[in-house]
Amino acid sequence: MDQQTNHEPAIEAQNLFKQNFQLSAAEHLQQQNIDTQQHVLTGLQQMTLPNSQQSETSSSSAVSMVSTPNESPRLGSRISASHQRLPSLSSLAPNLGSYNSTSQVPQASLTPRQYRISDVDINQALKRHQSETNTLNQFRNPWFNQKSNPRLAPINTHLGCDDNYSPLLMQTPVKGAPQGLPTTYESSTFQDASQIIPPLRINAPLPQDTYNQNAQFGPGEFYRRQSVAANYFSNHEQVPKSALPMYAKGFETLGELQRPHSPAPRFHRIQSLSDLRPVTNAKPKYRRASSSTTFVSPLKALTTSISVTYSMCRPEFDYKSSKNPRRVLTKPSHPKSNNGNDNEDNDYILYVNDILGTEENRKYMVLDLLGQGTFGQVVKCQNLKTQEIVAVKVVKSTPVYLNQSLTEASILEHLNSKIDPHDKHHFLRLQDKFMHKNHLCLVFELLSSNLYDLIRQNQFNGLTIKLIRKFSVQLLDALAVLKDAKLIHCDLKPENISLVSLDRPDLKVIDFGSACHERQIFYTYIQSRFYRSPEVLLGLSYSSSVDMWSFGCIVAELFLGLPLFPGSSEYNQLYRIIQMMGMPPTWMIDMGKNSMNFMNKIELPNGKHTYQLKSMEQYSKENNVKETPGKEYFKQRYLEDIIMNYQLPKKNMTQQMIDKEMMNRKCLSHFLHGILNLNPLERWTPHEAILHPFITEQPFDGFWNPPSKTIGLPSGSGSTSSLDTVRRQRSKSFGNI
Ligand SMILES: Nc1ncnc2c1ncn2[C@@H]1O[C@H](COP(=O)(O)OP(=O)(O)OP(=O)(O)O)[C@@H](O)[C@H]1O
Repeated sequence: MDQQTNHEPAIEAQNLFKQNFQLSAAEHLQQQNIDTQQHVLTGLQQMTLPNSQQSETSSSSAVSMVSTPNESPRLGSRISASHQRLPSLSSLAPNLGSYNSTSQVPQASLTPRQYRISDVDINQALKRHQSETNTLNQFRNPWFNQKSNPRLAPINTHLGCDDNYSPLLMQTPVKGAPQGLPTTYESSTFQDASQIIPPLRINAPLPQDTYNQNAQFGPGEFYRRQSVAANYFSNHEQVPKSALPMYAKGFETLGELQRPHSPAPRFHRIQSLSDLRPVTNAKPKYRRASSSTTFVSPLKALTTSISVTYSMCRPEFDYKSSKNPRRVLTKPSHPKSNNGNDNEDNDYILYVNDILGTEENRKYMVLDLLGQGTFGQVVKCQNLKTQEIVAVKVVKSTPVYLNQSLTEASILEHLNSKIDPHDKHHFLRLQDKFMHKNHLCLVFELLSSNLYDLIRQNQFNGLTIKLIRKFSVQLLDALAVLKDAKLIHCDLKPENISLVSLDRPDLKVIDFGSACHERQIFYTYIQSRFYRSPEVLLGLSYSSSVDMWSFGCIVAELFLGLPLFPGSSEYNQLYRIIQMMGMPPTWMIDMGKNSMNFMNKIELPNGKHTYQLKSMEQYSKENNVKETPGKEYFKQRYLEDIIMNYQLPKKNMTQQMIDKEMMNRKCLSHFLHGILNLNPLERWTPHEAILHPFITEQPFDGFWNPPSKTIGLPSGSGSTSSLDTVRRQRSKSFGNI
């Protein structure tokens, strides 16, 4: 017998399980002493297995889907049957935590029914098996589809995008697109692509390579199984008796477990009024009371109520969450300073369930880490008095970060109370601030994913133009309010723009840690590199127009899924900008403090002068660095060409749809050229940009100028529609490098 010779507990467990379901009815009736508890355990184990292991039991999956109205459709009859003998569960208690290895049982004498496999046996065997076959790492949730995913579905369905195609999943992956490209401040190491496990796309083929090729059900089967389960789950209370599954003659009286092969449920004609009445069990069958005498389902008894179940089985079992090991959230977690509270980076070492704050109304229990930045860590917390869930930024303990974060707090307080008291202009709300063990803690409203997370979830494919428009309107509104208040954010990037929740496309601007007033500019080195404006790179004084530059880069990134100017150094950043957008005006280079680091001055015969970007070799030699051109992510050189040639959002688009898409792209390109103007004095302001046809959705014929500006270009250039020509002229000198 296979099972007798096979010493692998996992396989043996599966065979045992399979065999028991394949026994004849008569045999089943004789086998009353089958330990059904093993089936519960095996069933639960199977549910957590990758498909490769599940396929072994697929023949019995029909059984599992047929359940009595009061049972979970997923666990189905295996669980129901087990509870006919629930008293035997108490015998499980002494075994909990013990390990009965196969070596402890004389192998020769084993038969599938004599061999008792403890839960630990199975777990360990599975772990071993998984690590051997290395399938666990590749495992992707087969139940995932975009519509049912609570994190993504709302964006798809409610973010107000075209119903025909999902905004998040609109593009097929860019060939050779980098996975996990960093967009953070001065980060030079790219993320490990293998760490990104993108969500499955609804219409994408299932990754067959991660599933057992011998499985008896194909990809469609997953969805069929899922929808059956889902429908059943929502309707099961009202299923008329006659609609319950029919069994082959002779098997009607058998228990659920003992039915050899349960056929799929069939529909039945309503024969009497009683068929229409809801069927409810006053005292549900197969359920057991918890210690509080309420009924719990078997599923709950073995999952959320597992500690109650254990204590019922074994009264001396006493679970206390305080005995749980504390999960550390901060890395590195080795204490270095501040009486052992801080690590080497001056970050407070945070643990789950830590309490931040000491005052009665200001106690926050740490739940999870939301993000980590230059200034400190942002953690999800619960206010112990109000139970409200909030985000708390725990700032590093050094005075530099403390002072800068106090500025962040005062700017946010000003914005929240004076500028935007009714919370209409998309700024993060600051609720409270306090000190905890030398760390400033800023309590914010809790937001959801940031835009970088969103792009990453979309496998670095662009979002739809409709969604980009919705985001742009809100950002321009926030930037217009900031400009009127003479405030500069100074660090606008996808990471610093967060969705309020995943069910609607509402945004908030966060992280005012670098923000300043236009009249109090302290720093010349601002903005994250990819989003850094030409005036800051060249070392000119700046104004709120630097935020508009970052905004332009963000909009382009939302469309392309990749940063427009992913510079690997300051030089490379300028190189990329000039290569795509042309040379900055001479006056900017004349005035920039850093200009001569990057440019060569060329005297012209007419007494005037011009500039040329230094070659990589010259710059490397002069600065003792090794500059490289960096990876090119787009085939085309110019922005307009990149946008117009970017992959279409969806396959099989009609010519009419393609024409519309191309018109929208022309409009987007025109919009971006006005915002990504190298000259900050000509760059469109938020008030101007918000009137552009890309935002207003008015018909766009290729020509548009902001009403407040006669023209957003050097005199004589005509209209903004000729931006491309001007840009090409400007970049002539760049071509020589
Ligand atoms: N209110 C919030 N709700 C949810 N998540 C948040 C909130 N505030 C911040 N985060 C998350 O924490 C991350 C870091 O926050 P923040 O940018 O404020 O920190 P920082 O130290 O100033 O970072 P940076 O390095 O960009 O300056 C954000 O990218 C965001 O994902």
